[in-house]
Amino acid sequence: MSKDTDNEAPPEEQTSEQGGSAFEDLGSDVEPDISDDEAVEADLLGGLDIETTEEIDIPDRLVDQVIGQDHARDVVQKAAKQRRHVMMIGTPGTGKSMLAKAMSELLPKEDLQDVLVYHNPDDGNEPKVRTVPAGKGEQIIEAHKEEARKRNQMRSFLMWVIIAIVVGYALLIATRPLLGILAAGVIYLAFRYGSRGNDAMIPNLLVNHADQTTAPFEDATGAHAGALLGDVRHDPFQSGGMETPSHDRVEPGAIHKASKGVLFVDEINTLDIRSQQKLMTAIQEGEFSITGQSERSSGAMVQTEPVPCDFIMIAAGNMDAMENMHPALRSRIKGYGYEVYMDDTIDDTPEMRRKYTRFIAQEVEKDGRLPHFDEDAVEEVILEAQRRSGRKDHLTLKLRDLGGLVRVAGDIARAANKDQTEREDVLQAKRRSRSIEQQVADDYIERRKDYELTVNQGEVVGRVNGLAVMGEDSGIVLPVMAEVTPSQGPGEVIATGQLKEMAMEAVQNVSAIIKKFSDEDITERDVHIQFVQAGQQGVDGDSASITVATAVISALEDIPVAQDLAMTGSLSVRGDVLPVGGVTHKIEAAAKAGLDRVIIPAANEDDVMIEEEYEEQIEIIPVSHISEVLEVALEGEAEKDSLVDRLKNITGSALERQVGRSGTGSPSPQ
Ligand SMILES: Nc1ncnc2c1ncn2[C@@H]1O[C@H](COP(=O)(O)OP(=O)(O)OP(=O)(O)O)[C@@H](O)[C@H]1O
Repeated sequence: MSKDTDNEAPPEEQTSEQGGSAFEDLGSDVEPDISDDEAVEADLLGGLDIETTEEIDIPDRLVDQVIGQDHARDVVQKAAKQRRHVMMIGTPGTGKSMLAKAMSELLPKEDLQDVLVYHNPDDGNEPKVRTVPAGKGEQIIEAHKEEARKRNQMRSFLMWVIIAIVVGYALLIATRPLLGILAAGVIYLAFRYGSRGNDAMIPNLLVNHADQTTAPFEDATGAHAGALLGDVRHDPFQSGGMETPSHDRVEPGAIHKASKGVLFVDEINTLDIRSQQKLMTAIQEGEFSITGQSERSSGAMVQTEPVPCDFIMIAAGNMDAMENMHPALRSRIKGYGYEVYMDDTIDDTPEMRRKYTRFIAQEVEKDGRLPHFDEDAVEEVILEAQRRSGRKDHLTLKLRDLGGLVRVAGDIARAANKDQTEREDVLQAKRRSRSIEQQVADDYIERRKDYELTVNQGEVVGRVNGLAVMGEDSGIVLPVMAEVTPSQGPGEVIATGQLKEMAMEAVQNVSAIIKKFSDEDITERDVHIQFVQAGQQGVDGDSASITVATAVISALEDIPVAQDLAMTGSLSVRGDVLPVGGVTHKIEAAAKAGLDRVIIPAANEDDVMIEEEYEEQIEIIPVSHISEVLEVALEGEAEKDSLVDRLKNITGSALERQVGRSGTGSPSPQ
């Protein structure tokens, strides 16, 4: 363990550098032949020689099952030792809650305590709180129950003796009404207090850690105040001997159940501000009294003595969560803990591929019903991991989604009574497990076809087939149209189609280029730009800026644009075409819409990982400068050539720089 935390490189990485021992965690039977480096490099399983994933050993500790996220893993191991809080920010499904659970396994279980709540004879509304070592709580309750049972037996015995004497005496001196009433009173009292007796005063075992095999892990994501901080139930019979004593109505919160363990709160910003404030107090004090959360309930009268809540908090979420969380809580975590950003992708190395193979084995074992994957099926999943990363030589770390694919493929194989999951099952699963966005995007493409809205041939002035991403994993063709009209006052750029802030900025940048190059005096013209049928989601990002520029230039110069072409790319104010996100999905969308060619930024060339079926269908044209875009997109040779020359001259220095750098744009993808 010390090796894990003291060294930068995690254990698996260290062993890999020493040679074949990197495979130890994958089981001794599956040692690959790593003498041939090239073969290992080319192999999708990283050199593993297995028939099915069943041959792969899965590490016992959850922390060793985590794929990638080396930094977060290191932090979790360190934080577990030092008892520090951790904030994990990143995309859903990359292993945040898995790491939080893994951390609870690393904490000592010897420190665990049970918490008991007792009736307070001096003040019924302030129950007493006592802690005992884990497992002792149950014994204490048992002892109390046993004592109460004995007392009850004795009391019942005495009660029946008294009843017998009184009834006997009453019968003896016969029909005296006063004695009859007395006998009835004694019987009533005996039943009323005799049977309940001290049962009600048995302590309440609030937190029971008797059966914990590890330190506790409590997921308080989306918890309301009572579930998070504890509550006191309402008592409908608040007096008259029918009431439940207050200590028995106390309920623990996740903060109490997580004491000496891990409290995990995803989407921390969705907790209301008062709960966040109270959470902060709990962190500071290490104990927190329980009171009724509803002001109108009798529980609100009750407040226990402080209950221990000495937990480690793992707060998780995306960037928004961090920005919107209570500043004091954030600074508390920052000051007394670690902040980690989760990776979305990881380098595609043979070692990682072997770990992804193990990931499949892990998911199959976790599910418990799926047939293991054969070699071809594993290859197909790893190919999909490459594709989903959206980056050359990377694998996606959105492993919950990839796990979903594994489960659907396994289910398909199981439904067909197969012993192993095969490549065909994975391919079928890929077709079936389309995200909502993919389904909407496909539906959108179909509808556009119905109405013949997708123009994929011929030439049109001021119309360009742009490309956009919906959600994370689906592209759509989004045409942009431009029109230039005489202006009544100073010329304006008017854009419609629910543009969001970044897209609006992109339009402004494009107009800077147009102003610079155009002979026309556009200060006296209005430029109208329409994102046709942008839909509910609107347009964000600036990846449509080369599309906008082309549409406007075409409209301004009255030169038609080829419609068998789609394009995506961001544009600098000097005309450089800069990289964008989601190129693979965008190209696939263009192919699905029946387009023949697609322009992409040269800097994105390596990120393209389109499905084989589309490779034949579409020509990919990488570009680095707007002049290259126009050269490809515009029709009408003479006008086009003079225009492109003009543009090259004006932004020539930028172009030379680009060519000198062999076509890479800005380092930061948009
Ligand atoms: N890095 C990883 N290594 C191995 N398995 C992973 C990893 N990330 C995710 N998984 C798989 O996906 C499942 C869900 O991941 P997890 O709940 O930890 O994601 P998360 O980041 O907490 O997402 P969310 O924020 O939506 O809760 C895990 O139970 C595990 O099966």
